Amino acid sequence: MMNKLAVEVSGLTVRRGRRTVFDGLDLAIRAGEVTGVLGPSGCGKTTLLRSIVGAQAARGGRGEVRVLGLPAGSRELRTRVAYATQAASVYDDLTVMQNLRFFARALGAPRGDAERVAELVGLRDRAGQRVESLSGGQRGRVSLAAALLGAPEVIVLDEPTVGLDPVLRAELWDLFERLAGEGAALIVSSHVMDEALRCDRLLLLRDGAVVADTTPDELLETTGARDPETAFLAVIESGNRAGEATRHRGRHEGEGSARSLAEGGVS
Ligand SMILES: Nc1ncnc2c1ncn2[C@@H]1O[C@H](COP(=O)(O)OP(=O)(O)OP(=O)(O)O)[C@@H](O)[C@H]1O
Repeated sequence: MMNKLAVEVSGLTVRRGRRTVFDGLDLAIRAGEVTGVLGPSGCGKTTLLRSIVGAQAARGGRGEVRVLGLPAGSRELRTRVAYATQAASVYDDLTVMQNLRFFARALGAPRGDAERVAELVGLRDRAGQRVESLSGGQRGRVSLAAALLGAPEVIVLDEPTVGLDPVLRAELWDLFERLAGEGAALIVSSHVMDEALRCDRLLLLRDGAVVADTTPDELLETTGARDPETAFLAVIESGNRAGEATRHRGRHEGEGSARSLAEGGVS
């Protein structure tokens, strides 16, 4: 049986500044899976994650985002949806454990939960260290640990593996898989295309549109590419060709070609 839907986005239109980031975006994300949100810099990954957690003001926006059957940002979702942003949102002048205990109390998480999540992200041996003296990668893991407090059902992580070495990255992906196996919806953005292979489902975004809603196997198979980075470029190339006829009504004038995108890194 298909897992139940954790997130349903329909007709979402979001403006940020003078730019229309999404213009009628539709997508669905299931529970019990790791969904990767991938795409080049500026394609709207963070805006999508913010919309899911209810942090994106719908100024001039339309459409609907429902999370666990409720409107995104609903009060009832506060403890059921977790979000770790790109910038570590923890207190520099507190230790790892003081931070985690603080957030655990604020969330009403059970006793011992701070220790549990510190262990999960491999920071038990740093428990007494002040956050200001941690490396960037360790700091990010404190944020991640805080997001895992209280067993949320939807876990939204914006580039959680940035700045981590390959061993730690692999460990975190193991953790994401485990949490999804326990039934959570993991929504993970990344610009590292290799990480696509660790996801159950992939949403490839470009210019605020989903250019592929697929699985890693399907992506490689349909494009005939050997690695996800090449596959992603192939998807964009075919999108460009399909888009030639409709280009005149495109809303992003002067947008980059697939090549300039590649040079900028599929990041
Ligand atoms: N506060 C803002 N005002 C105006 N435009 C914004 C604002 N924040 C984001 N944008 C624009 O919205 C678009 C989507 O941004 P978003 O942060 O969602 O992209 P992203 O895919 O997460 O990028 P990255 O991988 O670089 O973090 C970008 O073109 C960006 O320039």
